[in-house]
Formats: sequence, C-alpha cells, structure tokens
Amino acid sequence: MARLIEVGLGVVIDSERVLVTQRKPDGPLPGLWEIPGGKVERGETHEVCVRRELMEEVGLEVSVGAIIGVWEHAYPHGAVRLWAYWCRRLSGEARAIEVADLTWADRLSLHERSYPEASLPLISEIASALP
Ligand SMILES: Nc1nc2c([nH]c(=O)n2[C@@H]2O[C@H](COP(=O)(O)OP(=O)(O)OP(=O)(O)O)[C@@H](O)[C@H]2O)c(=O)[nH]1
Repeated sequence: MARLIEVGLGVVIDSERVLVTQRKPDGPLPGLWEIPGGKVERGETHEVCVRRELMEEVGLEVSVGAIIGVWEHAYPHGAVRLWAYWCRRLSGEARAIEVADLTWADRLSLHERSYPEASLPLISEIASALP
C-alpha cells in the first residue's frame, strides 16, 4: 500500500472570513480551492509545518491553535492524511506567492468554490463556524 502523506493545514479566520487559496494549473488537483498548507517535512511538528506553509504560500505569520480534525483520503496520485488547525493572523497581508490565487471567503462564497474531495468535511466544519 502506498505511504500516507501527512499534510498540515492552517484555517485562518479574520473578520468572519476564512482564507482559501487556489491550486496552480499544473500538478495534482489543478485549479481547485483549498485550505493553505502542505506536507509535513521530516522532523517537523504540525505547528511548525503550518506556520512555514502559511509564510511560504501567502506570506502570513500565524499562530497555530486548536486542532479542528483529521481526515484521510486516497487519491489516484496518493493517499493523504489532513490535519487541520485553527490559526490566527499575527502579521502580514495575504498575497498569492506560491498559489494561483487567494480570497477571504465568507460562509456563502465558501460554498461557491470547488475543493479537493478530502477537504469537503473540513469545509463544512469551517462553514458551520462562520456566522
Ligand atoms: N494544502 C492543501 N492540500 C490539500 C487539501 N486537500 C487535499 O486533499 N490536499 C492534498 O494534500 C497534499 C499536499 O498538498 P501540497 O501539494 O500543497 O503540499 P506541498 O506544498 O508540501 O507540495 P510540494 O511537494 O509541491 O512542495 C496534496 O496531495 C493535496 O492534493 C487542502 O485543503 N489544502
């Protein structure tokens, strides 16, 4: 069986909106929207992974809080285990550095986008936490 890829995700809420990013047109799951994050590197804690990915992808310094949940999913390109954490923005303005695009989505606009299958339970969880 293929190895499970551990992925850390940071759910940043600011002014009742959540930060979502769009995947690049090349690579797996092109053009889909997602929660910023990425693979946990060897020797890295989830907190360090999430803080690193948020800085690399969108230039935000965040603090990592409580875990939201853990979800596993097998794609044709590999199996992932997503670890999602509530995050708070400490400094910086989000900008699309290593992502195709980004937006701060409210509950309604969150549902207007397409996400990877593995992220759907997380997206529902986030939507229910937004006013
Ligand atoms: N960031 C992120 N990845 C997700 C989500 N949902 C989901 O299935 N994934 C999967 O998690 C895996 C890791 O994501 P990634 O490719 O962004 O990781 P990375 O930045 O470390 O990639 P790299 O190897 O290109 O540097 C991918 O297989 C991706 O499809 C999500 O909501 N956010």
